[in-house]
Amino acid sequence: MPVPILLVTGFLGAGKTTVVNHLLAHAGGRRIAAVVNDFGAINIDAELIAGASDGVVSLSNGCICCSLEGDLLRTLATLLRRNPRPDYIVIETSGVADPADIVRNLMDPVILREALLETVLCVMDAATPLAALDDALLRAQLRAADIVALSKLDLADEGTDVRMREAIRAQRVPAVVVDAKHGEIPTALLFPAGVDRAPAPREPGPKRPAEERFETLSWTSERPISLPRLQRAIGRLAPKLARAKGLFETVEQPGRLTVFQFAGGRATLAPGEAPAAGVPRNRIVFIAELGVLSKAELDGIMEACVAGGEGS
Ligand SMILES: Nc1nc2c(ncn2[C@@H]2O[C@H](COP(=O)(O)OP(=O)(O)OP(=O)(O)O)[C@@H](O)[C@H]2O)c(=O)[nH]1
Repeated sequence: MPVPILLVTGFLGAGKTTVVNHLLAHAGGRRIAAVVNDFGAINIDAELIAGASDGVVSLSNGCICCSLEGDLLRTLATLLRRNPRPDYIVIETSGVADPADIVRNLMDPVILREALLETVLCVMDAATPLAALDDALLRAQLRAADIVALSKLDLADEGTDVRMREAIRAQRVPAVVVDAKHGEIPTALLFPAGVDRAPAPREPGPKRPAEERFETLSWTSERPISLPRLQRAIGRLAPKLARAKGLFETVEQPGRLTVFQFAGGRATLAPGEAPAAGVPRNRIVFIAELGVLSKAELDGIMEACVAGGEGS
């Protein structure tokens, strides 16, 4: 029997990793292998997958849909050679990926014999401005989906759910739309095939030029960050950012990492693990539309956040 693949797509910061984490936490004894892909040199997502171990394989340095076709296929082949073989494979794409390109990659004859795309899930921030649904990338992600999961409904105004469902329907998206507060989607919905049924192969769709709209800037440092200064820095950077995430140590809480997230215009901090050896203590990835934020400007603003930095 081919191993069913779940492809998780959705715009930058929509809540894809949160869905994958929920799925892995509720695996119920199934062996689920996760392949996560970040758009950037530092693969933060692999670290944000709770209890990431040998079950999570990360692809960094680009977006699966364009530059890493070979890498994705090699990674899948390695996963499929594992003994015991995974029961399911989840591929989390980067937020700038067009899923049609990945669907086409998965039609590789060698992979097809052993693994088949079962479900394409598009995670969508419920508070996404309705006008953004006209964006070509977002539309491609929605159109490829079998299931659209509305995230962050807990943060949305009353009526958002209904408005968003109507807007998605107006785009003639054939998918089922479900709520996914904090990544909660029933596993049975994502992997509906019984053991006696192989998922059907699907149409790969037309080839599109790779998206070249966003760029990733990384910032690393060894000195702890001051929280009030970080707040000021994020205030200055926010208008230019599509997404940011990272791990760092603060002056206020030495010896522990803090997980930083900036998505949908909202910044959050959460406690993380102890710092790992061999990697910089502070690692933040910033994603912006091409040409909007320079590395020099970013470095200037971020260096002012570390103890002993400018403005201390
Ligand atoms: N309140 C709330 N926050 C959520 C929900 N889903 C995700 N988030 C938060 O949104 C932020 C981004 O979530 P991720 O799961 O990392 O998003 P992502 O789509 O994987 O991000 P990229 O891979 O960078 O594109 C994090 O701070 C999450 O905790 C939700 O349902 N409710």
